[in-house]
Parts: sequence; C-alpha cells; structure tokens
Amino acid sequence: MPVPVPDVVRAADAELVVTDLRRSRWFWVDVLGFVPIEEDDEVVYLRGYEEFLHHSLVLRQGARAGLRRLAYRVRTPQDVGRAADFFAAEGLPVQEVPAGATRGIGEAVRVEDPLGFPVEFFHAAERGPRLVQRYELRRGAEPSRIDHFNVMTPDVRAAHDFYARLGFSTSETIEDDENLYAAWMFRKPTVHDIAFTGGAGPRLHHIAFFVPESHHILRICDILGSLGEHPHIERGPGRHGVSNAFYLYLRDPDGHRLELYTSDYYTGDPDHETYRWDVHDPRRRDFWGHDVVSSWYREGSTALGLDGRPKPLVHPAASEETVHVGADGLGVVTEAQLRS
Ligand SMILES: O=S(=O)(O)c1ccc(O)c(O)c1
Ligand SMILES: [Ca+2]
Ligand SMILES: [Fe+2]
Repeated sequence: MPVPVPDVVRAADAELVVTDLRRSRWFWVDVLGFVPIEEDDEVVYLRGYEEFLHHSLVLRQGARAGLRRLAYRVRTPQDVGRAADFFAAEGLPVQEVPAGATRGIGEAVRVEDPLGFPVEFFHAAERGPRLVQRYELRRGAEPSRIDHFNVMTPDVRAAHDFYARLGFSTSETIEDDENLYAAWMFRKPTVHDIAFTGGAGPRLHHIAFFVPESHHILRICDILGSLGEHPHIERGPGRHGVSNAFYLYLRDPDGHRLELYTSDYYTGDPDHETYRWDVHDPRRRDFWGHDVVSSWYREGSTALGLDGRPKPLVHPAASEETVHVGADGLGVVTEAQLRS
C-alpha cells in the first residue's frame, strides 16, 4: 500500500539564525523594506506587502548563523499528518511541532529530508494585516511575497528524484550527457518552489522574494549604493536564462543569500513541459551571458539538523564550476582548487 503523498501548496516560510538580530533587522526591514509583523529581543517575524499569512521569514538570534527550517504550506490539516507518515516511511527524522511554536503557525511537522535539510509542513496559520494596497507603507525593494528556496546539494539527481516523489514537477534543468547540474521544481503554478544547485551540502543557497517589477530591483541597488552598502550586492541585476526572471542577489549581514526576483512565468497546466539547458550554454544563468561570480557557486548557509547542530558537508563528485562554462569565465577548475 503506497504511503499517501502530502498535498504541498507552496514554499511559505523560512527561519534563519542570525548572529546580531538588530543588525539583521536593519538590513531586512530598514533597507530592504520587509514588514516586521511581530518581534522581541530574540526573534523578528517578517513578511512582504502581498502576503496574507502572519509572516514568511523568521530571523532568530543565535551564536552561529544557519538555516533552521524551510517550510511548505500544505492544503489541509490532514496533509500535515500525511507529511509525517511519508517521511517516517522513508526512515527520516520526524518531529511534531505544536501550534504556536512558531508565532502565527499552527501544528506542524518538522523533518530532515534525504538531502539533510530541516523541512517543515504546516497548514493552519494566522492571517496577518492586509497590506496589498497600503502604498504609503511600502519601502526599499517593496518585497511582495516569498517565492522559492534554492539549496546546495552534492547529488542534484537524487534531490530531484526525491522531490518528484513528493509531488513536485520540474520546470527547468541544467544538464549535459553525464550530469544533472541544477533543477527547478514547483507545486504552485510558477517556475519553482525549490531549486537544487550542485555543490557541497546540505547548505542553503538562497531564499527568494518576488518584487512587483524590475524597477524595484534597480531601486534597491541605488539605495544600497547611496548608503555605501553596495558590498551587500553579490550578483546582478540581470535577466535569468532559467526562469526568465529579472534578478538580484544580496548577502545579508551574516552572509545569508537572498534573491529579489520578478517576472517569471506560469507553469500551471497539467502537461507543462520541462525546459532543459545545456550546461555549456552561456545564457543559462544570465540570459545576457554575464559571468556568475564564483562566490555564488561556492558559498551557502549552514543547514542545522533537527537537533540544532550544523549538518556536516558532503562534497560533489563534479560541479558546474568544474565544467568549462564560458559565461562563468572560470574555465576549468579542479576540485582541489574548489576546496582551497
Ligand atoms: O541563475 S539561474 O538562471 O540558473 C537561476 C534561475 C532562477 C532562479 O531562481 C535562480 O536563483 C537562478
Ligand atoms: Ca511585471
Ligand atoms: Fe532563485
């Protein structure tokens, strides 16, 4: 008897451990314009202007920066139990989380997925204030909503195959005859809720937030420049090949990477076809052929296990950086160079 698969609606919430909550609040709220819905000395709950639940991002004070959880909303309360059963049947760690353990979130189940990531599934959630048309409040990049997670893992194929079993469809990939270097997978009808970047993992690569228009991305670049905070800009602005989205990558004060992202496309028809990029196509990651800075391939945030301890890293056999990819300008680098 196959174990029922939980009906995942979308990527909905994430929790980052930060080493200086006040400094992080300054970056995410005062500079980027996220809305603080609730906060105390230890934790800040943030969301965008076009979100309706209590929050979509939690910043929690801690001694060491890391990823504490990636959370998906499921369609019904029964799907929380189905998620617990699905992961338990895989022999993976499963924790029941009482309602309110995370402000505004009902009872949930927290698991470690086969890649080693702390992943949570919830249904019940408090609604937050409706801010969609409170234009007088909008600031910074005017973040709309959380859009997707991107995680670093040494075996993209295994990651892809597991999330396909969890009911995710595949919108785009980067591959060659030997390897699947990256994959974008979705439950909501857009390009992705989760994407896999080949590399030493488990590590968080980034959390992405949708912004209304590309000019919001240009404006936050100008704001960061004006503040002399331009070093927070890591990659972009630019146009992605994969997803066709307009993008910008920033690093927060702890180095957590976030993407501001807009104008991807609809994927909601039942026969949506996967679009496959050749790893040698220089337009795959930046449609204008711009280089991808090597920190974007190499750096990520430590994943914390359900016990709160950092997950040990597993290194990949081959990674996109070791394949000659003209756009990245890196040419061929050895694994030894990568690890140096
Ligand atoms: O750089 S890629 O074009 O591969 C890309 C596409 C979509 C994303 O969300 C992303 O982070 C990266
Ligand atoms: Ca638009
Ligand atoms: Fe992304």
